[in-house]
Amino acid sequence: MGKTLYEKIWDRHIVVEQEDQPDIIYIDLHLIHEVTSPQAFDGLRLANRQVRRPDRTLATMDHAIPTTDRSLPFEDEIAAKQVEALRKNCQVFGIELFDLFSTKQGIVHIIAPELGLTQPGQTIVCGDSHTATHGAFGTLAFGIGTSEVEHVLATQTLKQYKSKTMAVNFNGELPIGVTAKDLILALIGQYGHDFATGYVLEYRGEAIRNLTMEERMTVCNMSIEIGARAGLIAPDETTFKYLEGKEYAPRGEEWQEALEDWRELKSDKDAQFDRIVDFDCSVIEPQVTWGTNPGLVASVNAAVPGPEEVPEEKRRMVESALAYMDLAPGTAIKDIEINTVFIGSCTNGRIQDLREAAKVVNGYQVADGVRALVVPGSQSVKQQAESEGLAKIFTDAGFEWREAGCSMCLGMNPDIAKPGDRIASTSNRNFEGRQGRDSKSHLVSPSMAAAAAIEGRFVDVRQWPIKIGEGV
Ligand SMILES: CC(C)[C@H](C(=O)O)[C@@H](O)C(=O)O
Ligand code: SF4
Repeated sequence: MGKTLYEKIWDRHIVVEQEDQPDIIYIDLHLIHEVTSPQAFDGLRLANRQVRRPDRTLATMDHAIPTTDRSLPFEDEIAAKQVEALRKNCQVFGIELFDLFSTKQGIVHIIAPELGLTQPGQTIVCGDSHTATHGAFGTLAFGIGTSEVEHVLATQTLKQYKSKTMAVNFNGELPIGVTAKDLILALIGQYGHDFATGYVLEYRGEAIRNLTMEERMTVCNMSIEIGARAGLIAPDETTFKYLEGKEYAPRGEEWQEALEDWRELKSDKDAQFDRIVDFDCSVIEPQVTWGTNPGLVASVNAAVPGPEEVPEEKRRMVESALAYMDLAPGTAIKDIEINTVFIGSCTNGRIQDLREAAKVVNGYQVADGVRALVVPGSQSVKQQAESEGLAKIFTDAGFEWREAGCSMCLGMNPDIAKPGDRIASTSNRNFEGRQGRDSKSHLVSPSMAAAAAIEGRFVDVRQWPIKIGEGV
């Protein structure tokens, strides 16, 4: 019987296979950041162990750091300690760190792909749930807990049970003006935020093949928001073109060998998935979440549902989401006014995201009373956006333009939303208090967030007075 892509990668990495016990798999790349690593290093020290493969471990700072002037001392003591600990640990254990002033610093899931560190067929782990982002390259990538971080640091392996597999076929073409973010939100909306619990997903179909690498990363990034362990997309010419020439990608003869190998990385025709889901992309409209998990989402042209419109078992969840979000059933999404806009995060903080947002913003002004932030996902995205003139488009319109980091994606650094703020956000989580205590998050695509900044409320970006597809 044929194998799925997941099974192929798994089999290549088995170190020890055992009946009724987790397998031990080899980890090709271990990414670390300041929040989930300090205790793991403490554990190593206590056990008097070294890092097994410092050359396959890479560190950056992203979650707790400010995105404004970094030459100042941090106001937040915990953040200052986390950053100091990471610096010290990397020095002591010989791990490369992209520190605050490095040109390679950025959100962990943005920098590894853009440097060419993320490659097809690898296993990648990080003490961070959005590690699934790297699955866009046909890489088995998933988040691990701090004790597992310690295990990987010490052994470069991980104990894991094999997951079930699910193929998600995105059939048909995405309509013009509808983005990868809308595609994944629509899927979560239809099936619910926990429907893929215990599965590794493989996204397939025409709509996926047509996506750029950056868009594929947006899709895979949100796999965890459906409950999946990981999300994969088989590598193809788009993947290879993206990787060719990247700093850490193979070169010359090694590149040719890698290509030959990577072309094998696809599910066999007769591979068996535990579940198959078919999703029609041609009917998706721009999406806006209205609730407190990413599955509580609607088309921008729809209205917020009432508890009686959803199945019995979801009623309580919808009632409590509406109460927290301070929304009445039947409110048109387009009537929801926002006072904050956040464009960034590992979901939508890449250069293509900023280009798309800038296309909408160009020549307009942020609405009165709206605070709008653009936070590039990495220093390299920041530099590229500045050289293309995107930063100027944003600042001319009244956006704040920041240094790279997780920023307002989560309330763990100074870019925290105020109680009562209502945010159009390009990030991936809208849980209660996620972006700041009592703040209300609406997840959208970068172009939808940009249009909301200008209008002060949600609009269908397809009716925006620019022609989608025109250059900036
Ligand atoms: C802080 C970190 C552990 C966390 C995660 O695991 O995802 C964060 O990145 C998030 O997005 O909530
Ligand atoms: S940008 Fe947000 S989702 Fe991504 S790693 Fe940072 S906090 Fe987590």
